[in-house]
Amino acid sequence: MTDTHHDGVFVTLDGPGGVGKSTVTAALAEQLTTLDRPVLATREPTDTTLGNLARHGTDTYSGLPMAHLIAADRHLHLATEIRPALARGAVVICDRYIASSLVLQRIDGLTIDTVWEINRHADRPDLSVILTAHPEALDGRLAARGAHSRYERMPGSSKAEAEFYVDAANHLTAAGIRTLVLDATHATPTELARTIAATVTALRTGGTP
Ligand SMILES: Nc1ncnc2c1ncn2[C@@H]1O[C@H](COP(=O)(O)OP(=O)(O)OP(=O)(O)O)[C@@H](O)[C@H]1O
Ligand SMILES: Cc1cn([C@H]2C[C@H](O)[C@@H](COP(=O)(O)O)O2)c(=O)[nH]c1=O
Repeated sequence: MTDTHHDGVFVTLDGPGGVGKSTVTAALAEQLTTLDRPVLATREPTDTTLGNLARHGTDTYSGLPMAHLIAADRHLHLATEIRPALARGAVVICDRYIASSLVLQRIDGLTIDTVWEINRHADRPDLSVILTAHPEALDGRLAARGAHSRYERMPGSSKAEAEFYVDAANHLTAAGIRTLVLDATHATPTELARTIAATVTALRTGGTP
């Protein structure tokens, strides 16, 4: 992945389907409004024609075509939203980023190395947060809310995703990306957001998170 220099903080949130990424993203954005800088909460796939093709196309696309579709949307996202916001000094919170690709495209049969290579020109986040939870808790949340995609409808998806996220977190750490793994089985979204906000604040002030 590509190193960038900017005045903002680029935070990404990933984790298995239904773990609470969108809920925690919203809670984190709310908590960070006390900072003296803009906050952009955004998500992948993006809400664009290209992003919607990926988001709503999981029954049509898989494997390499899906991996490249997601990466194309990621580059569009970086160019049009993320980099301009970081250049303005914003905290950018992105609901799903590279870790989701390392897990979901791997479920489609690609290797971590192939997915990493496809994303080599994407920007490195300053902090990659991986939310995790017991598979039974994930199944319960998905059943209550409803599945969003082919990945979430797959039998055993919660356990498979949770296991692959362990590998993804290790891969990101080995690549030198600051990675924070948080257990969302019992913690509330507000508590999780508070932990992430403290890490973001420490990053900004140059402290040790
Ligand atoms: N920490 C939590 N504890 C209990 N329930 C939660 C928690 N976080 C989120 N939920 C609930 O779990 C469900 C899934 O949450 P959410 O949609 O935020 O997950 P997600 O990870 O963004 O899902 P997806 O991967 O499908 O995009 C929602 O009904 C939400 O209210
Ligand atoms: C970022 C990213 C996304 N996807 C796919 C997986 C899902 O079908 C959608 C995301 O929808 P959700 O409501 O957030 O679950 O996009 C993917 O396959 N790989 C990725 O890297």
